[in-house]
Amino acid sequence: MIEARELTKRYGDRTVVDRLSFSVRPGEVTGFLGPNGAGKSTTMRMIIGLDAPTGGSVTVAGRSYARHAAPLHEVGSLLEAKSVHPGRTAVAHLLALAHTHGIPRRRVDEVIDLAGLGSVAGKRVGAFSLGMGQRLGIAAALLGDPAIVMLDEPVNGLDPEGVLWVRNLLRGLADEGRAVMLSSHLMSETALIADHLVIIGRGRLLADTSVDEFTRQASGGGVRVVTPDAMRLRALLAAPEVTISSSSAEELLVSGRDAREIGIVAAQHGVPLYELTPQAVSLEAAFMELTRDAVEYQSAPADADRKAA
Ligand SMILES: Nc1ncnc2c1ncn2[C@@H]1O[C@H](COP(=O)(O)OP(=O)(O)OP(=O)(O)O)[C@@H](O)[C@H]1O
Repeated sequence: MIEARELTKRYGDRTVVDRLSFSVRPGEVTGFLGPNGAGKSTTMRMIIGLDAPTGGSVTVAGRSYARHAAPLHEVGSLLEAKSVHPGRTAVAHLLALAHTHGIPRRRVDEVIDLAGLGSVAGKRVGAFSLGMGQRLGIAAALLGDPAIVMLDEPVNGLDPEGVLWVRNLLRGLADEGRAVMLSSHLMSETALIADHLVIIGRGRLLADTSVDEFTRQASGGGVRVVTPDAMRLRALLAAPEVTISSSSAEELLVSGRDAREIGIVAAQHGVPLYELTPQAVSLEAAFMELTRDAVEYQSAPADADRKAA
C-alpha cells in the first residue's frame, strides 16, 4: 500500500505537487494519469525518497521509503530517467543490482525470463532499443520480488506486443496481491490495464475513481435515434429526466434513456428505427475534458477548437 497525504512539493515559488492525497492498494493496478508536467514523476520520486516533500507525507507499507531496511523488497520501481551503464550487459547490470541487495543469482535468471530478455541478456545495454531498455528496467524493478511495483510510463517505446506483455504482467502482479502503480498520459491505454485511476493536473487531484466508473461517466453522451416517426417517439419518451434534441426531421439525440430502453419503447408502439447509436465520448476525450485547464503547453489549433466548441 502506498499512501500519500497532503503531499506537496514546491520548487521556489512554484507548487508542482499540491496537497495530493491518494492510496495505491494491494491487489489492484492504479493508473496515475495527468498531462505532461502534471507532477507525476515528482510524486513518484517522493514515494521512493529521491525527492523530499515540502509538505505532507507519503508512506510505503506504513512508513517512509527510507525507513525500510530492505526497500528493494518493498517497492520495485522504474523511473523514466533510470541510468544504466551502456557498456554493461543486461545480465551484468542485474547481477550488480542483485549483489548489492543480497538477492541470489537464481532471481536474476527468473526476471530475465519474465521480461523476455533471454536472447539479449549478454548484450551491452548501450545497444538496446528503447523497448528492450524498458523491459530491462521492469526486470530490475521486479528483482526484489516487491509487494509494491511502481512504474513511470512503462509502455513508452514498446511495440504492440510489448504493450500487451506489460499489460498482462501488471495484471498478473496485481492478481498475486501486489499493489501496482503505473503513470501514463494515455487514458485509453491505462484504462485497459488499470482498475483504479488517480488523475492529476498541475499537481492537484482531479479524480480518484475506478476505471469502470470513469468509463460509465464517459459513455453518458446520449443516444442518436433515426426514425421516420421522430415526433411520435419524442412524445413517447418524454419524462422529467429525459432530454431530447433534434438536428433534423428524422433524428433525435436522447439523454436519460439508454439504447435498450428506447428500442423497447419504439417496438412496443410500432415505431420503426433506422438507427439507434449510443454516443460514447471516448475515454481520451473525457480525460482531455477533465484535464484541459491543467495542460501546461496547449497547442494553438487545439485551443482554437476548444473556443469554437
Ligand atoms: N528539479 C526541478 N526544479 C524545478 N522544477 C521542476 C523540477 N522537477 C520538475 N519540475 C517541474 O515540475 C513540474 C512537474 O514535473 P513532472 O516531471 O513531475 O511532471 P510529469 O507529470 O511527470 O510530466 P511528464 O508526463 O512530462 O513526465 C514540471 O513543470 C517541471 O518542469
